[in-house]
Amino acid sequence: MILSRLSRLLSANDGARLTGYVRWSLAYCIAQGVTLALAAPIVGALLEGETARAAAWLVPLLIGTTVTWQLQYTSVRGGFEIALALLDTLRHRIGEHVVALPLGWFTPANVGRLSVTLGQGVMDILGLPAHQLTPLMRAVVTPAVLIVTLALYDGHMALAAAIVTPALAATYWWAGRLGRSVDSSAHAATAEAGERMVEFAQSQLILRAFGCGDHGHAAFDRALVTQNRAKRRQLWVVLPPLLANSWVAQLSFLSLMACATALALEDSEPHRIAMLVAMLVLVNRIVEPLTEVAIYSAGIRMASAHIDAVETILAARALPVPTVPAPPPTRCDIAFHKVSFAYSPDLPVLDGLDLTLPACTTTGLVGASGAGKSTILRLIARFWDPDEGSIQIGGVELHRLDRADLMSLIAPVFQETYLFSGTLRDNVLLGRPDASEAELREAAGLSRLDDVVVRLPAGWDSPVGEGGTLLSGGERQRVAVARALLKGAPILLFDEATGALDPESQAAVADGLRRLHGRATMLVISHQLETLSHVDRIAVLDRGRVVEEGTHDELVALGGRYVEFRNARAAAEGWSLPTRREPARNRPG
Ligand SMILES: Nc1ncnc2c1ncn2[C@@H]1O[C@H](COP(=O)(O)OP(=O)(O)OP(=O)(O)O)[C@@H](O)[C@H]1O
Repeated sequence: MILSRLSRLLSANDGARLTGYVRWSLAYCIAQGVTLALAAPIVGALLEGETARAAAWLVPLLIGTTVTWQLQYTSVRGGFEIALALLDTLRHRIGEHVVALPLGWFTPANVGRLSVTLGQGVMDILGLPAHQLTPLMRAVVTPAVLIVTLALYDGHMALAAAIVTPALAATYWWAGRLGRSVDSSAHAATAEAGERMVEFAQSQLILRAFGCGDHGHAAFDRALVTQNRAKRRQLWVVLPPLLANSWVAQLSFLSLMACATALALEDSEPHRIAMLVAMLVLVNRIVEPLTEVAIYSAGIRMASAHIDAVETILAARALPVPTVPAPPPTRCDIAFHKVSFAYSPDLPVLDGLDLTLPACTTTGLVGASGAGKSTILRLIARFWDPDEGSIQIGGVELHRLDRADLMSLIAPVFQETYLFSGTLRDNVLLGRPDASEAELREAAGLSRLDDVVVRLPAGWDSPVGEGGTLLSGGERQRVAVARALLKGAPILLFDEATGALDPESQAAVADGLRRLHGRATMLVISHQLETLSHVDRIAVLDRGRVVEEGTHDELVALGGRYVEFRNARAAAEGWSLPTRREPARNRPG
């Protein structure tokens, strides 16, 4: 049930507080029912002209009201405390779980769902104890207590009141069933619309450059239309059970009035009539809360759908963490032993790969596009675990290392450079916040970021913009390289880290990296083979395996895949676009 699901989201301590809150709420609802029931003898006594008796009943009414207030305060306070605990726990639990998930989990659909869950979802869930559960309990328990009280006065009246209970339960069940069927599609449509909106915003440059302005937003449009439809359906579908709930409540009023009239016709003695009128006062307090059941149940159903989403996120399998992590390795050689890996079972990327990167050497990795070079780099950073085989740093399996220890060993530069909104200095210092000014300048010199710093009016304090949009692609790459170098990690991983630089800057950065030779284990992925001519070893990747290994000269002498690859690159680089007068050179076909 909803309470046990809420309890599972909380810590053991807060789970016990939830049980306490529910008990206090129940006590409050019962106390309210009993206190309201005290109105009947007072009204009865007044109608019979027995004011002294009526006044005597005021004392228990006063006590009941005070107790109800106190219990209401305790229960509302308990509900808010649980809501605050949920606010704390949910975002932390989701956040901590998500950072441990493999990178493959971060599909646009999952990211969209995560954003809805962390925003609206968490607020709806904590709204349960803060605003929804107590009123729902009150709408059910208080009338139940009043029906029991009615039974003490008159069995017929109690029966007439209780008769609507199955109908009410049926409308509650009906509303839940209908609602659940539309809620999941509304949630999916909202996540999809969010995803398409981000895609639309990020792809503006491409859409406009290719003149897709008008129909480029078709996917976004469709997602919005689907979301609107789903939301409209969500509103319409719950309407009939809401109306049915209200009708059932009205019906109960009618049946109670009819029952009271029939009883009065049977026996019109003044004392009896006074009692019936007094009971009708209670009847009103039974019917009113019943009409609210469907309203609160809709809120609870929506929160329950968000709990589904939280449970799905928390059920995603995180990368296993060692219970007792191995001590960080003292050497930094990297060894892949018979490693196989696939993003999806039908598309293997690495197939029994063996590769060793000796400590403090530089290895170049080449291979056709899609051969799996970046995948090797990501496996070293443990974005995923291999399906088979082992990857070790200094003889220690990656999965036995504490995540923070592993991250302190490596400094990666990925193909997609992301900069955080802030200044150049902030972005480079991310590599090592406590770096000195001299170390910052050294990293800038090696990555040729110093050229950029000199050129920009505010120098190191120049803003880079959201995602680094105020810098050119080449400038962003220099920041990323400087950031990695500043970290001073013993393993440096470069994935096309200078691909956006002009040849002169590329050569300068390659020269800078050469100066680090012997100080770190480096893996350099590059399609510009000339940047690899001075590395210690080159590994050629083909069909998920290393097919050739050696120095540049050894591989050239071998005349195998490396040479084929180099010739293909050279041929591609020799292409030229045809001018009006001159036909294309070296064009395929
Ligand atoms: N996150 C992912 N999910 C599914 N498949 C992926 C993912 N990343 C890469 N792939 C696929 O895995 C294969 C290897 O990709 P990888 O990026 O490692 O190649 P690469 O050799 O680095 O290519 P390039 O030189 O073009 O950067 C490709 O077929 C690619 O489509």
